[in-house]
Amino acid sequence: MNNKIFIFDFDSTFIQVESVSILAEITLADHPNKANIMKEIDALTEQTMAGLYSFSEALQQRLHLFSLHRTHIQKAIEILKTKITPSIQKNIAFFKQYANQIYIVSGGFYEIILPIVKSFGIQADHVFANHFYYNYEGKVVGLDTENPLAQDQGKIKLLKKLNFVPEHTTIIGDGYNDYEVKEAGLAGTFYAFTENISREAVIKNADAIIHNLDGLFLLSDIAYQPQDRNKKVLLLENIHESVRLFFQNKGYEVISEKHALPENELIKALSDIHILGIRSKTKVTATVLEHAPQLEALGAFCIGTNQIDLPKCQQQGIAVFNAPYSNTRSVVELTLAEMILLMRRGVALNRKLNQGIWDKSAEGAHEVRGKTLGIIGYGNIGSQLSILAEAIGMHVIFYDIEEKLPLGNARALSSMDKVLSRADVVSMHVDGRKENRHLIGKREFESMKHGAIFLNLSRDSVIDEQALLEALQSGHVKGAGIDVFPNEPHQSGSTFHSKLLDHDNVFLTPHIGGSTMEAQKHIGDYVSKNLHSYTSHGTSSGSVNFPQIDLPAIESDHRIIHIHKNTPGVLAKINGLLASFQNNIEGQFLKTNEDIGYVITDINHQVKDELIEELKKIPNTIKVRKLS
Ligand SMILES: NC(=O)c1ccc[n+]([C@@H]2O[C@H](COP(=O)([O-])OP(=O)(O)OC[C@H]3O[C@@H](n4cnc5c(N)ncnc54)[C@H](O)[C@@H]3O)[C@@H](O)[C@H]2O)c1
Ligand SMILES: O=C(O)[C@H](O)COP(=O)(O)O
Repeated sequence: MNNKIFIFDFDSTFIQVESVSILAEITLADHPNKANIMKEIDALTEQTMAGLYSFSEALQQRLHLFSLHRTHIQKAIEILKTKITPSIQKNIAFFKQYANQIYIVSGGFYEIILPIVKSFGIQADHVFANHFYYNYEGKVVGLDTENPLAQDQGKIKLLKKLNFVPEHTTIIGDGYNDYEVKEAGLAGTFYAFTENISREAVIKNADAIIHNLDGLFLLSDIAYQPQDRNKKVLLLENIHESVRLFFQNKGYEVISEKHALPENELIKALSDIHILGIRSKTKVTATVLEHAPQLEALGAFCIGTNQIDLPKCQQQGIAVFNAPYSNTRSVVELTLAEMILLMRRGVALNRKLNQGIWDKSAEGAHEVRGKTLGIIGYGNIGSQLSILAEAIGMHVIFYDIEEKLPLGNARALSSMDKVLSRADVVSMHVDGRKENRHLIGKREFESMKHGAIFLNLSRDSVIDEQALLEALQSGHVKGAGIDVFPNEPHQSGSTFHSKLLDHDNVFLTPHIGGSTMEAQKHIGDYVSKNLHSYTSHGTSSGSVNFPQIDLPAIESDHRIIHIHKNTPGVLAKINGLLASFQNNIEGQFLKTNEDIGYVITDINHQVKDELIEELKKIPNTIKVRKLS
């Protein structure tokens, strides 16, 4: 590898898109003919990249189709930084490790490319691309046409000047002009890079097709170990498909199951897992955690985390993430639907009609408008329900154990009993803390108004089901909507038993308050991003049990994560060790909570395994990881 040269194309290879299209998108934002101009630009790009049209002509023609200013270029850079090709983004460490042997050669624009590739360790003198000319107002008035890259066969002309040894030179790109370098004898190998686009004329001439950067690592003799390649993710309970794709794109190995696993199976499955994704049915007990030696992070792809032994996770240095708001709206919509349906005796009438009985009557049916909704637990769901219930004409009263700002015209009452005794509809939205078990029992049902409607969409055993059954049978509670049960099956399709089955005016749903396509996609995006940021950069924001540190992706440094019991003196010991290994600290972040300390240290050297081993020996250390 020492004498090898790797030449990367930029547009549609290093980044996922063509920068000229992004520039055009920005400048033409309000142009009435935007769609047609964009089509013209894309067609010119396509013809050129397939080797069917003159590169220099196409470049000039595309730039004439929109009017460019320096400020547009800045905007484009910001956008393009978010569009780096996934396998390239994931392997930033490769670019840093081999920065001296990597060149970017592009028919694109130097001012755009350099700020993007710089954070990959690629220096200015390894970037070759076109340069704009500006007028005094910062408007682009042309290109340096003397630059070979503005000309036809530009890459060939440039490579001749660079004079690399062809047998040691590999060119990686998506366009015909990349292949031409090999055809001209200036590179020994051409790999067609198809992660973003695949062109027939290009792939048929390639030495090999590489679908992502892993292909390059497999085909070349490179002593580089992709960072996430060995990391394994286990996703349970039918987590949204986008999560599997997200992790696969980032290079993790992903196993997914549609259902939850019982303890013994979970223990077996976790032996080599680094990230576990669950929903409400998987019980992550202390025993399970003791059998998960590799586990770094746990994602609850839902709101509640009471199915997880959080203190034990902390003791083991496992960061837990959830999605605190992503399904809130879905739960609120179902709650509203249930209360309206129950106020109209919807369950009973629906059952009758299904039996062929037409029972059209207003008897016992009411509007929700003007009625009083009592919310117990005015958190994210309770408060959003409050807003929407008022919007349909209800009066809202609520009780929360914490001081909460009443939204709209809602009124906070000083006790749960006061809410229960005044509400026409009682809706439970408390969290799943242990103390809330059987929060609503016989006494509480009896203190409700005669004929009240009762709803529970909050976790687990908040209600005593037997007491609810009796309250329904006596008619004291007129109707109930229940979405959550103390013993829920682990798998869809399982049989289900409850005291509440088969009751007129009880609307039962299988814990689907948050189960909408919208919510599951939002949850998937949110939690997987946080899990990946934690495992790859150490960022702990969004974690429910770790001190929160929000950091950018690792740039030029080598990063070490140290998790320890929160006792004095650990940081001093870490730094003493780093000094004894001749490592200079380039950045250090420490946050603690009551139980643990979380330190992230960027150092100026490749992290040695011996250093990691020594760090692990510091008293009170829970976990140490190196990130680069
Ligand atoms: N059915 C579903 O599919 C579904 C979906 C999402 C969330 N949930 C559940 O809904 C519940 C609420 O979720 P959230 O996002 O609003 O949570 P949250 O943490 O934002 O709100 C919970 C609120 O309840 C309050 N609270 C706790 N115990 C209380 C008590 N005994 N009396 C009064 N107030 C109390 C807390 O102070 C907090 O304000 C959770 O149990 C969650 O797991 C269910
Ligand atoms: O906490 C939650 O978000 C709910 O209990 C929903 O859980 P689920 O993801 O298993 O539907």
